[in-house]
Amino acid sequence: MAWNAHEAGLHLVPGMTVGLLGGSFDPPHAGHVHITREALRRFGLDRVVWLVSPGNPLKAHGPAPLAERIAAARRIMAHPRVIVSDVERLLGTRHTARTLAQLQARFPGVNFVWLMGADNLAQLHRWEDWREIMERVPVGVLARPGSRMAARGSVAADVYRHARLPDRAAGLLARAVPPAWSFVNVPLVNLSSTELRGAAGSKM
Ligand SMILES: Nc1ncnc2c1ncn2[C@@H]1O[C@H](COP(=O)(O)OP(=O)(O)OP(=O)(O)O)[C@@H](O)[C@H]1O
Ligand SMILES: O=C(O)c1ccc[n+]([C@@H]2O[C@H](COP(=O)([O-])O)[C@@H](O)[C@H]2O)c1
Repeated sequence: MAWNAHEAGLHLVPGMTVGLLGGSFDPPHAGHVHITREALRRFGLDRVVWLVSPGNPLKAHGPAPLAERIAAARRIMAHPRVIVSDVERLLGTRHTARTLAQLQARFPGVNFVWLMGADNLAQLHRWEDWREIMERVPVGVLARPGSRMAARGSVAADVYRHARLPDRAAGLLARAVPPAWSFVNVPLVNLSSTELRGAAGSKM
């Protein structure tokens, strides 16, 4: 499908290190902002792109309309090195492996890193072509309250234990040859979209 990188807000040039934080952002919250700032610093990234998903393929209930989530994301995450993008809508992709394949083909020479909270590492082996994701790009995992043990004991952590960089080498992740991943122990922020949706619902 033809698509326009400019329309997607993706002003990326070869040599850049670019973190991709995929999410439903339903709604976006301070936890997302926090891990984005930590990822920029700890993984030495030039940019982070928030990939606001048209809909998580594993979640039964569709999220709020994409335009609403994008607008809310732009309000909460105003930072010169962060791009909020609906590129998955333009690409027609929901599966991360497919999104990565298309972005890598469109932006040769850009060093992409997939970013996620520890809860997502625990689930990663359920994603479509999850090993392809690990083989395509380095993966940066950020601590999340209550998910440390599940992430440590996950299938992905076990299968790729040989590819884990120590915490102190996290700054090298973006230029590492995949498979490579790093778990960083950032300060914890106990917020989730589920909780915020519940709080909003109970006020009505
Ligand atoms: N408080 C947090 N600490 C660390 N990582 C987080 C936090 N909140 C979200 N993330 C990570 O951000 C990414 C996008 O998260 P998502 O949009 O699903 O928000 P969420 O709060 O996990 O939503 P939900 O409660 O609906 O599952 C995921 O990789 C998730 O692990
Ligand atoms: O590719 C998959 O099979 C897959 C399965 C579950 C989640 N994901 C991606 O993981 C990211 C986090 O999703 P979420 O809903 O937990 O915010 C988002 O980019 C999803 O598209 C991807």
